[in-house]
Amino acid sequence: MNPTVNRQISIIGVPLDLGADRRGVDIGPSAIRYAGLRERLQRIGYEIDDKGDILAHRPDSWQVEEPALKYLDEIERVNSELCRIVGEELGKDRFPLVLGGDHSIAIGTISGVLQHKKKPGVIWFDAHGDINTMETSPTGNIHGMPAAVSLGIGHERLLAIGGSAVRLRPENFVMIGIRDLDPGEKLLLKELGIAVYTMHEIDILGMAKVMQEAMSIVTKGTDGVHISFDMDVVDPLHAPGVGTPVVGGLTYRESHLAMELLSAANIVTSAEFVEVNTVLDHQNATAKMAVALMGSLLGERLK
Ligand SMILES: NC(=[NH2+])NCCC[C@H](N)C(=O)O
Ligand SMILES: [Mn+2]
Ligand SMILES: [Mn+2]
Repeated sequence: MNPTVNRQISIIGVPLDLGADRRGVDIGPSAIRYAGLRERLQRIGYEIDDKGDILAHRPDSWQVEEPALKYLDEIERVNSELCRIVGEELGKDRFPLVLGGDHSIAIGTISGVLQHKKKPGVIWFDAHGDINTMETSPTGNIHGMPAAVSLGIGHERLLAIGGSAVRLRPENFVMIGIRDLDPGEKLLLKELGIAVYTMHEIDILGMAKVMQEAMSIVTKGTDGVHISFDMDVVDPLHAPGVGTPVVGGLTYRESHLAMELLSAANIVTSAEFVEVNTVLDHQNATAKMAVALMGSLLGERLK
């Protein structure tokens, strides 16, 4: 293990599925723990504090009051709590490792990061852009909006989480593995000038080169790097247990290579792995894949 990497990890489970508006990712944190996360990280040499789960209250019926911004109340509450805990753990100089849950939890994780870091960089691994607003979203599902919120664009109640006026800077934000963008997302990404490495760029440049460029973007003038990893960035062949699978994703080795290069660069200060859907999974394969990726990100070596 790289000796300068923070040896203390705080695991935070967020079994929230309201942002995806379908069941299954609520069991994600359990599935990831069951796949041997703690033992795996201890073997690398980390001291682990598992903070347990931030529980979400399920509505009595899945009847939606605000169809353009589904389950806003509860998603706001859970993310505020997550923000507080991530901020607290970073304040203790620990590494927050957040387990989803749907990707709306990135709103809480990143606003928590922003309690401590003024200029963090973020690498967003995803098949999707998750940069919709309630105006551009085709679904009203908040898990399609967290990147926009983190950059300061979206509903005022989501923007108010963490009470921080500090936002991510688009010039330190990178997306990798993208292959399914809604029309409004394409416009906004262009407008903000965000570096987007779609599968096309990965095919042409290769993952090593993509990571080299991405890492230079997220370290330029920043005081930390957060990894937001949506398991649907990986090809459904290796990660079938996700709610919104898209063919043509990262191979097993491309995903691991990205994590290994991040580990070698020793720049990552927090991470989240989201969208493991156990109902759709095959024998917990996607949770196992998530744990293996966390191992590579946090210092496991092939030799
Ligand atoms: N975190 C995710 N899996 N997001 C999928 C988003 C899909 C679609 N773009 C939407 O806004 O609804
Ligand atoms: Mn996705
Ligand atoms: Mn996502």
